[in-house]
Amino acid sequence: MKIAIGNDHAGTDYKNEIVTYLRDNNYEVINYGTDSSDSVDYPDFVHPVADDVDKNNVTYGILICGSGNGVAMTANKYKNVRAGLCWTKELTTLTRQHNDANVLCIPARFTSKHQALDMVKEFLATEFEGGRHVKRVNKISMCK
Ligand SMILES: O=C(CO)[C@H](O)[C@H](O)[C@H](O)COP(=O)(O)O
Repeated sequence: MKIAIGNDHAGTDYKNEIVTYLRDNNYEVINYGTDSSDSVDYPDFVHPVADDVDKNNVTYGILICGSGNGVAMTANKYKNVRAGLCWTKELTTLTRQHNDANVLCIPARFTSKHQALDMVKEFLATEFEGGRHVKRVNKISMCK
């Protein structure tokens, strides 16, 4: 499975740990950076990830910033992106089961690295439930 990942300066440490886990477990990872702790603008690192998800070049995206909101807002501008902001394992389960999220947004300043890694594992292991959620998910992109 191919996964695109991007982050700002607040998420670099978390990203490194997540990328190591993913590569050790045979996921193909496209790392769009940043790989530094120097201050950057998160949209510059979100757009390539969201574009890959939008165009189905990858199965999932993972985005990390301080609060998770900036990356989620940016990614959700793309028609085929459903980016879920999660800070617990249960929220991660639900955003896959109910929202069929294809991007996981992690707030590095509000979760531990351990928690972040647990959320990544949960995101990748959880299937969309379908059923009553299908028509709701289809309505998400019906904006004027
Ligand atoms: O954009 C954000 C809020 O959604 C992210 O949390 C950023 O990481 C944060 O704004 C960066 O803040 P900093 O004070 O420039 O480090």
